[in-house]
Amino acid sequence: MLKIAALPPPGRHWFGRPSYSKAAATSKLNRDRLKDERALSLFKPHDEGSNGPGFFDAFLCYAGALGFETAARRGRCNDGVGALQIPTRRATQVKALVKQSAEPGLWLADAPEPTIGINDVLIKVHKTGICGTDVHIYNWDAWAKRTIPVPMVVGHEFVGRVAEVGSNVIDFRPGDLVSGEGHVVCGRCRNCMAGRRHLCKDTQGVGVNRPGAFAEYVSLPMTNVWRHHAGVDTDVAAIFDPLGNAVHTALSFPTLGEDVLVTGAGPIGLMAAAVARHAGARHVVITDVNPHRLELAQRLGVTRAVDVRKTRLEDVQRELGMQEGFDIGLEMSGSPAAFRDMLGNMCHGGKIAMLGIPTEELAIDWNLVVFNMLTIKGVYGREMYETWYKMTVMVESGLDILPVITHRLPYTEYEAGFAAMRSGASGKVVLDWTA
Ligand SMILES: NC(=O)C1=CN([C@@H]2O[C@H](COP(=O)(O)OP(=O)(O)OC[C@H]3O[C@@H](n4cnc5c(N)ncnc54)[C@H](O)[C@@H]3O)[C@@H](O)[C@H]2O)C=CC1
Ligand SMILES: CC(=O)[C@H](N)C(=O)O
Ligand SMILES: [Zn+2]
Repeated sequence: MLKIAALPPPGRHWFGRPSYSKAAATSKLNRDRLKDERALSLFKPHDEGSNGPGFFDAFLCYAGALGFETAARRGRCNDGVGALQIPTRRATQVKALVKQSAEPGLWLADAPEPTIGINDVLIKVHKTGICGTDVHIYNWDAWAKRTIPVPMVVGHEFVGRVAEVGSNVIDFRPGDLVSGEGHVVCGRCRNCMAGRRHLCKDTQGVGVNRPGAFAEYVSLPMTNVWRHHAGVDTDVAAIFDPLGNAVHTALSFPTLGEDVLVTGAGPIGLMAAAVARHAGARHVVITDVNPHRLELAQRLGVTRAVDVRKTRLEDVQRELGMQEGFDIGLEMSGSPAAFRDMLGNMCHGGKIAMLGIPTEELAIDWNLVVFNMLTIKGVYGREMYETWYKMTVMVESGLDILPVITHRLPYTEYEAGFAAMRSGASGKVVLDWTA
């Protein structure tokens, strides 16, 4: 049995062991050996500048090595995935949607099959969702120009099955149905070290800063892989990433018995409204300026879907018998006008979670914030992995977001999918990569 000398000091990082063959790793004998080797690997210094775990992850790996396997086996041992890319498959080409040159458009091209390191998981992609972020990349707007390196395989919303795992991965098996957290965190900053990984200061985005999921295969660190529960609808599983944006925002403040205002009935606003309803809100009022999206909102069962070009929120409050304003605001449009509208319709002490990304600087009347004692919380991504847990159990307990998906297309028809997204006459667009 392995003897452990000492727990490594905080701030030191660790390096994984070299690869075993997959066949070897499957025998019990070798699995035990692998476990011991993994524990040993904790005591090797990590390469400078590579993507190692923080003290917290090292502790979990250490606990796993000692036999307290539960946390470690949940896939939190992230020792060096970014730095150590040991190819374990024969390099071939895969079909992928690529930002090939610095101009509007995306190109269906052959890209190198992703390689996996010892802590990575190779996933055969089955379905993907098109995100507003992908549309920004397609359009090659100012944000995309300053953010996306070219060439880049894009996309971050997906579901697929595990094809292959690195030799250090014991929590996932080929065939598992999985999605992936699109934020790959550093594991070393203050927040990562404290377990608050969604607050990482050095987050890398899948399909933004590193190769994405609009491809036949995608490779991710095992710490970014989420296994779905049996029976999940794969269309829903394909959009867990934006559902996670909605859940993270909608559950930022308790909604039970509260009146909730959602500004922006895009796919994420629609899902947030459904989540607020599922989590026990009294009234859920959603606003937009797009009749198609307001109609989708009605189908999802909101209390009122309001076209703010025609109806004032003050009048809606009166019709609903509300006395003092909305208790919770979920900003999902990025529109300055919508945000100002929200600020003017909150109750004293109201709480706002803001996901929408304004495209320009946005001036507000701060008197409303100060004298009405409002709380405004910025929201980015999903909490790792509380949001993923909450999504899973809410879907299991009847949260239905399927009406948000309006288009299902084979990946070869991606141009039609992006056109639908850009037209505004769509909810979520899902591309099928198995066709
Ligand atoms: N913070 C984060 O982690 C993330 C933020 N986002 C942002 O969240 C927002 C929502 O995402 P999606 O639903 O995909 O965006 P979307 O662009 O499809 O939806 C925004 C909706 O707001 C509506 N809108 C425009 N002006 C309005 C107004 N005055 N009042 C009410 N509604 C108005 C639009 O018609 C549209 O339906 C976007 O700003 C997006 O960039 C998206 C993903 C992650
Ligand atoms: C910004 C995005 O598009 C993405 N959904 C995320 O949560 O980071
Ligand atoms: Zn997205």
